[in-house]
Amino acid sequence: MSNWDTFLTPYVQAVEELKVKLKGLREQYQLSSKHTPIEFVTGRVKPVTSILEKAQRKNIPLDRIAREMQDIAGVRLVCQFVNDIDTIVELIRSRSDFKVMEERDYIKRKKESGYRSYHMVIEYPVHTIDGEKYVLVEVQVRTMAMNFWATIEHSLNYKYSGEIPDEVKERLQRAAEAAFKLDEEMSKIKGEVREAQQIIIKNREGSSRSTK
Ligand SMILES: Nc1nc2c(ncn2[C@@H]2O[C@H](COP(=O)(O)OP(=O)(O)OP(=O)(O)O)[C@@H](O)[C@H]2O)c(=O)[nH]1
Ligand SMILES: Nc1ncnc2c1ncn2[C@@H]1O[C@H](COP(=O)(O)OP(=O)(O)OP(=O)(O)O)[C@@H](O)[C@H]1O
Repeated sequence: MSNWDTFLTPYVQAVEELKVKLKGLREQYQLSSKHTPIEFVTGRVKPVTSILEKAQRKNIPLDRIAREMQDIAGVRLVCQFVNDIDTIVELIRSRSDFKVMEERDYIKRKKESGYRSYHMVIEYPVHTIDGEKYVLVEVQVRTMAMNFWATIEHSLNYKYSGEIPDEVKERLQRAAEAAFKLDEEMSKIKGEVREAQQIIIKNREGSSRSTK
């Protein structure tokens, strides 16, 4: 096992445990036939190349990355409507199995790129064979529209090694505005959308009963 594997093991465990817990919340909502504020959950441990690149870019000595690089472990919660984000943030704040250390609201104050999401940094206890170990995990909460934009922008950043041409940057900023408007419009008809989803769920339950 390399030193990196050993270092990253608790981060892998934290991401796996959190994914199970957060997906569990989604299932509870679905069973209660309430609107679920969580559409899907993803998680990842930052690739070593990306850790090294970020440590260099932010001037973080490698022996300090555990405290100073907050996104080595990351989970992402994606929802349908902007106000689902508030519900998720409250759910996270109310948990007793980890501690919220920081919150960054890039929805109220979007980033210069056009990026919008709600970020929370939590301290998560992992039980290892050497005892309890606390790791930082970055929790990103965003709508599907915000996620679509961020995914595309992330690919373009990769393609252009962080130097996106001005013309493409401007288009991305306009696309971010369009995504913001889409979220606003969807919020206005969310009552309608939720009713439609309830009808679909009821019909599905009805037809699965009749085929049993
Ligand atoms: N696609 C995209 N993602 C972003 C952008 N800004 C932040 N993020 C995401 O949010 C994470 C952390 O962002 P921040 O809260 O700004 O933290 P940071 O470590 O100070 O900033 P970075 O240097 O962007 O990692 C990043 O690792 C990305 O996953 C952006 O402009 N575009
Ligand atoms: N908190 C998170 N939860 C789930 N996936 C994430 C999270 N943060 C980043 N990712 C995804 O992980 C993959 C690798 O991301 P990576 O950490 O290399 O880039 P990044 O997020 O842009 O980080 P940075 O610019 O801070 O180095 C990307 O697809 C990214 O969208």
